[in-house]
Amino acid sequence: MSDANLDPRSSFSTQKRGFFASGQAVWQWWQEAQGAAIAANIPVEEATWLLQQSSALSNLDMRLERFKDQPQIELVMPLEELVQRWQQRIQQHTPVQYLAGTTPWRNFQLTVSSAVLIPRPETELLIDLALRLSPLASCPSPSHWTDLGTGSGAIALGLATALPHATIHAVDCSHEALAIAQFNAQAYRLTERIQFYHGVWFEPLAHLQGCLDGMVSNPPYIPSQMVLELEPEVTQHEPHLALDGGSDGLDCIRHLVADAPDYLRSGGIWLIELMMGQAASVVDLLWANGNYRDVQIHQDLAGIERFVSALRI
Ligand SMILES: C[S@@+](CC[C@H](N)C(=O)[O-])C[C@H]1O[C@@H](n2cnc3c(N)ncnc32)[C@H](O)[C@@H]1O
Repeated sequence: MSDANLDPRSSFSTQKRGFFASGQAVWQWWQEAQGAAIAANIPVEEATWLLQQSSALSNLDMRLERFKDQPQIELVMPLEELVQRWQQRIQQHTPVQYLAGTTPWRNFQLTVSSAVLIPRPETELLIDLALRLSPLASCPSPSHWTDLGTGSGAIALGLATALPHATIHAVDCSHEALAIAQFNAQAYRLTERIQFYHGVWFEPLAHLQGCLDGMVSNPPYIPSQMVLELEPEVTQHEPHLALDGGSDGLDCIRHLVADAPDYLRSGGIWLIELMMGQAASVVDLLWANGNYRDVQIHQDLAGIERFVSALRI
């Protein structure tokens, strides 16, 4: 996970706190943590970010290092625990977002655990694409959207906020992931707007056949062999269920192409994230299905073909 996914917004205010250490002790740990990061080839910003998530220290506090002289710094965990977690970052390659239990995503500060994929910055664009490409999104009447493979609930929360008249139906086959997604929906008071289902892709949504205005998904799309070859932060810590898309990476996407026409209403949008090199194959799958029009490829901010959309005929 790169430091591009880190944002200084702190979850300090929402967490249990009441642990104290001297400014000198905290500063000392921070210096050592940065040194260890450099030696282990880990972005030093991650040590700063973890400290900011665990305290009320601002960017300016960190830059001026003025907290060094404070008699007490309030933390969300004992300093010894922070030390231990940083060791996990260095020695076991545990992503810093799991160590902090939180990650920023769009305008949310989401709770995450090793039961869910850490939502990536590029996935944020799915919400903007849904709004821009859906001919139904601007209708002020009640609508139904689904986030298939909701994980932490990131896309569901994003859609619920962007589409004030919509009910979002969020599905995942992992009970642990759904618990995190529900926790995040509660934190943002969105439980009235998002319904959660345990199950396999469209299977729990039989009551919505022909009714969906949109399907948005970031399914597992990495070829099985490649999952094992990714950086240890991903392959050793993120759930393989969230990553592994079968031998060519397209197993889940084939399901979504085949089943969505039964659930989307005419003009309903089909929109997914995928990895570099998959877009052309997914476009072929959509045209071959015969139930889609306006099939399009979209790039992420790095210019990579990252998303495919279509409309139900
Ligand atoms: C790539 S993650 C995406 C998580 C989240 N939507 C995000 O963008 O950060 C894929 C998610 O799909 C779920 N998943 C995998 N296979 C599934 C299936 N057959 N049915 C439903 N969900 C599935 C995983 O548990 C995981 O949460």
